[in-house]
Amino acid sequence: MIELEGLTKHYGDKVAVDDLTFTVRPGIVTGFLGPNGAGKSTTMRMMLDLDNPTAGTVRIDGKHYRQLRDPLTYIGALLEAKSVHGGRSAANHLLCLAQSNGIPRGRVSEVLDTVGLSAVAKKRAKGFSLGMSQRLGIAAALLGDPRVLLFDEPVNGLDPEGIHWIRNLMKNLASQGRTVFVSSHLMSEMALTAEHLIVIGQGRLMADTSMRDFIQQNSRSYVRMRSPEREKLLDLLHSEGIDAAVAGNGSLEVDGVPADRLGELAAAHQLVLHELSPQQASLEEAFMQLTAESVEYHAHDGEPVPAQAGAAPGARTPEPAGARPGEPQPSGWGADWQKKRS
Ligand SMILES: Nc1ncnc2c1ncn2[C@@H]1O[C@H](COP(=O)(O)OP(=O)(O)OP(=O)(O)O)[C@@H](O)[C@H]1O
Repeated sequence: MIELEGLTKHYGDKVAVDDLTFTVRPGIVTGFLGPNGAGKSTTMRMMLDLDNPTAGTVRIDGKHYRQLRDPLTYIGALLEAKSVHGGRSAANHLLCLAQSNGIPRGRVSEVLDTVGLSAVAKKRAKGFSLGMSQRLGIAAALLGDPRVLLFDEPVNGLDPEGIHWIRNLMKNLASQGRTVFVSSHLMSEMALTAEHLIVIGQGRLMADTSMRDFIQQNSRSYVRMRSPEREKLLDLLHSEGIDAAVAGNGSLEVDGVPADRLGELAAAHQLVLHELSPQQASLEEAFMQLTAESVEYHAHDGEPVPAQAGAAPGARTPEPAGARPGEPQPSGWGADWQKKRS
């Protein structure tokens, strides 16, 4: 497992990671979520001893990273897919990693096969597409057959078949009893892959909970009812002490009453229903609800603002409303975004 205790990282005045304490357990996929700049990559880098914590500790299966002999056999990671030495072939890149970690060379062809890169094993990595580089990074993570795996945005650049493949791979690795910790901004994908979630905002822990509880606790679930006899249905619900809200599209939304009971009630009064459907918010909605206050960078909805007619290329865009005089403002489309001052 991975255990964090009071993990903190400052970059000058910036607190990137703020007193994080949590445990990532084996046997399930744990998702790591947070808005841009929340501190996910910094946390993962500290797990791998690529960055020194300002305070706090990380333990991998009870040990500090520096105490691990042949670390790739304990923890494998995909952080930046393009961080490979471009002049080396895929096989050579993996062979160098294997040799420096006491891993038998036969393992190289095994992992290349697992990630589907056997045919390009001798090709230089600098010619690889982003998707191929992701696969090579995943091969490196698997090389030492580690008990703990970290994946930072693993589906970046993968096509639908590749996304499906990595989802199953992560689930299989977890079902073998390994610890799998994965960050992604693709909420729909995370909802299909992770059973447990760690959510951070501005470096602080916001949730450490099961996927199911996270969605339930941070979103509203209700039953949607549509009927050609809406007024009669509304009267019936009110007579039963059930509150129903009329939505913009004319349907009724009922909180806190199971769909079965609503259906039976309508049937007992011979009211026709065209829809009776429980609505559960998505992970994306729950995530946005929880983290709304901790999002650092907001874009405005709507169309991009075109350059002002007659403005010279590179001319400053007008300062956005609320800007402080004299402060540098973002350029280009930057007039349409601003850093939230919370
Ligand atoms: N080397 C660094 N020097 C200074 N500040 C840094 C450094 N690395 C990260 N930061 C800052 O720390 C904060 C956390 O960054 P980090 O990359 O960990 O966030 P993240 O959650 O991974 O973001 P994203 O989802 O956008 O990848 C950000 O404000 C970032 O600007």
